[in-house]
Amino acid sequence: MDIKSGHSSPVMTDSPQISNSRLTVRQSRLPPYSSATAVSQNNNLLLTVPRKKTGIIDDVKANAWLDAMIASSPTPAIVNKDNISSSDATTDMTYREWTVKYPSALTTFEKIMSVAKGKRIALFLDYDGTLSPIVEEPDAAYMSSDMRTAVQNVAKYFPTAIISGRSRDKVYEFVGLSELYYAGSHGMDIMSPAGESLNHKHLSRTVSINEQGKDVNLFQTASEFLPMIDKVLCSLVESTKDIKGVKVEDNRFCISVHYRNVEEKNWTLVAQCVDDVIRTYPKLRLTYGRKVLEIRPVIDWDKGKAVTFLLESLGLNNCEDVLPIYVGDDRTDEDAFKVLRDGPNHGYGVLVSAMPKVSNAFYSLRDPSEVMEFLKALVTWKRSLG
Ligand SMILES: O=P(O)(O)OC[C@H]1O[C@H](O[C@H]2O[C@H](CO)[C@@H](O)[C@H](O)[C@H]2O)[C@H](O)[C@@H](O)[C@@H]1O
Repeated sequence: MDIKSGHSSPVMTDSPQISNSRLTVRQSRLPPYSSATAVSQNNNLLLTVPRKKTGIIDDVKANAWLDAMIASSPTPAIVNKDNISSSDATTDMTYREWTVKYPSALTTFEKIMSVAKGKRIALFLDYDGTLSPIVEEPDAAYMSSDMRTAVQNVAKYFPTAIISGRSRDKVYEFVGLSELYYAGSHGMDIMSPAGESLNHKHLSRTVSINEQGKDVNLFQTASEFLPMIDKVLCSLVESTKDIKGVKVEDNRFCISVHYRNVEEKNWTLVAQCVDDVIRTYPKLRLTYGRKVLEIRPVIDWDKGKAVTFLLESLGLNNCEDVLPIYVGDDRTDEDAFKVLRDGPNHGYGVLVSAMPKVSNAFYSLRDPSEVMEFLKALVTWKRSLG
């Protein structure tokens, strides 16, 4: 995250966008990578990214870089509403002021439902920080069984997709509901539920077998990058192996380099290692989220594109009687919020955040427990319609 005017500013903007290893800090609003730099080269998806000759540390002023890394995950005292500290009153007031612009999807539920009346809701859910709380160890980001039940119930009434930066397999393992649509690797790896065929006029599908031995459709927009990603993964594991606390996560078409458990004094070292590895890969770019650097193919594809793709494939795009709702907490979810705010498929982005942030979302929820309340409220509302 990038703090707009220093650490004291209560309202945060999105993280600086890092394009490949030649990093540029952009202070403008998100999301910079789906901009006019897109060119049609490969599958109409390849992006060109402006190049500079130097690396991360050269391009990004050390302070801005560290500020951004620090701000990418706020301290528990700020985010945990149960952990009251001396600045809580101010924090709380700031949060309440912020919700004037991004009202709670719970307190305004009736209003949202008055728009939804007579429409078909399509639901898109991010995973980390939305369905599961943010935890120190990425492999332990389990969702509660209550949350699983809430997702399962909501999916009985509305087409529901999980859209995650994780690998599709990993997020499926966490969620474990075969009736959902899954989009892993920031939407680059989409799977239909068993027995439901997805069709898209531009993207070809492959048929695969899921864990229950049933046919599922896959749409993978970045398959050609797999050998490269595998190579980079090995190099990153090797180059960061001596930095205590680093975790390199294989997200199939993307790679996450976590620095949550790295001493802050070593964060620039992590950045330098990543830069050193990917500087020779012009077809990869770097973004970052909550104490994580994310390496991904330079293609014009993101969570927003995945939402559009799913709506199109489900025959729900450009329909007056469809209301897409996307719930997410991180900067990569902003692409989806923007699509629903500005695109032809008008809908609502709901930002999950316990602190004020600049967002393309319409509504807010404080944390995963409020997300669960929201999902339950959707079910109750739908059942009340008879
Ligand atoms: O799109 P998402 O489903 O939100 O995935 C984004 C990243 O989430 C995970 O990392 C984040 O959550 C971890 C567990 O709570 C936390 O330890 C980490 O610091 C966060 O960045 C996941 O591990 C990443 O690969 C995803 O890219």
